[in-house]
Parts: sequence; structure tokens; C-alpha cells
Amino acid sequence: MTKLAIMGAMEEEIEPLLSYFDNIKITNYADNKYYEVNYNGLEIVIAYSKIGKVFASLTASTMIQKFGCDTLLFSGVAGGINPSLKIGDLIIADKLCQHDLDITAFGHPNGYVPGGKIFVETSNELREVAKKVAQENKLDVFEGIIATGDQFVHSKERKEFVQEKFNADALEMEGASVAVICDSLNIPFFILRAISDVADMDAGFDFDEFLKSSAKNSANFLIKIVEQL
Ligand SMILES: Nc1ncnc2c(CN3C[C@H](CSc4cnccn4)[C@@H](O)C3)c[nH]c12
Repeated sequence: MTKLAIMGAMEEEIEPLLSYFDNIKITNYADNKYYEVNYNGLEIVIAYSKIGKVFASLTASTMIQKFGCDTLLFSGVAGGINPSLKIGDLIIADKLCQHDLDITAFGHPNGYVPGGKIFVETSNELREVAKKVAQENKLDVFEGIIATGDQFVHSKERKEFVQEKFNADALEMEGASVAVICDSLNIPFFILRAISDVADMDAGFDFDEFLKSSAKNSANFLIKIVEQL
């Protein structure tokens, strides 16, 4: 019996998902709230981690190790890097990396530490479900590399660094940490984002304007995927 974790980072990323459910049981744990629902014969645990890699790691680990989830889906927004990604567009991650992980002083590549790997791949099976759902719903979904770092990127320089070092198509602040947790605990996972800005000098303004609508784009697509699980 699948027990599904649905995660976001911000309340605005999860609120559109919670509105699909009733009979929600709330558990307070480790300075956070975990929402449990039953939907379509699935047990689902929903939470937003709060912003950044550390909070996202805590929430992903809690959903798996305390709540017993065996599959994890992430829904949220991201900054676009690939010029073909416009605000509102959907991207699913093939693999993720940490653009701010840096021990290059010791000759290691950006994003690498001993015992780790630069890129963590998402579940191919879950990506295939998502692409089938996208096709059935005539939705355009971009597949690419997502880079994660503990900073809101709002400069051409940092955006170009992330693109050059990792060939990343989008960036955010939680996905790669969720990826490391799920990969280490052998839990299939899927990272879905909708573009809220393009990580340039206007990113802050665009983010404020498009967070809600882009978060809804991502949530609406995620629910369609959940219905196929
Ligand atoms: N350009 C970008 N760089 C890095 N990350 C992103 C994202 C994805 N999310 C949104 C949010 C921004 S910080 C935040 C936002 N609002 C209030 C407080 N913190 C953080 O959870 C990462 C969208 N655009 C990004």
C-alpha cells in the first residue's frame, strides 16, 4: 500500500493542494505541521518544510522515517534559467544538484563532496507517469536539470554561474536536499516546479507577482499525477 508524501517549501506551494482534501488530520512535530489525508485509496502526508535545504531535509526525512511514506512528490515554484522556460511553465527534474556546495579549494568539482555525488536522479517511473498525464491533458512539461542552493538567486552573474557549472535549466532552494534524503533512504521521488521568475535582477518582483499562480499550476498538475498512482 503506497503511502505518499507530498511536499513543498512554502505555505503558498501547499495551500492549493490542501484545498483538494477534507478530513485532514494535523500532527505537530519538530516545529512543523504534517497534514494526513486519505484520497483515492491512498494514504497521503502533506507538509511544507519552510525555505531552504536544511528545513527541506528535515521534512523529507520526517515524512519517510516517522510517517512511513514510501514515495515522495515535491510541488513548488522555481527560477528559470533555460531561456525556453517562461513564467508559469512546468519543469520536472531529471536530476538535481547543489550549486552552493563548494570545496573546490581541495580540487573537487562544484557540487561535490566525498561520499556524495554531484547529481541525484529522480524516479524514472514517476517521470513517465507525469509525462503520460501531461500528454493526456495537453500540457507542455519541460524535463531538465534543477540546481538547488540556500539563496534566492536574483542576479545575472549567479544565474550564469549555475548554468555554466551544472548546465541547469532551473534553480530553487530545496529540491536537491530532498533528492539526497530520498536517494539515501531508497525512496522514489519526483520534483515538479512551475517557473515564478527567471532568477535575474527582476526576480524578486516577478516572484511576488507570480508565486501564487505558478504554485497553483504546479499543484494542479501534481494532483492529476496523484490520481494516476
Ligand atoms: N530566483 C529564485 N532563486 C531561488 N529559489 C527560487 C524559487 C523557489 N523557492 C521559492 C522560495 C524563495 S525565497 C523567499 C521567497 N519569498 C519570501 C521569502 N523567501 C524558496 O522556497 C525557493 C523561485 N525562484 C527562485
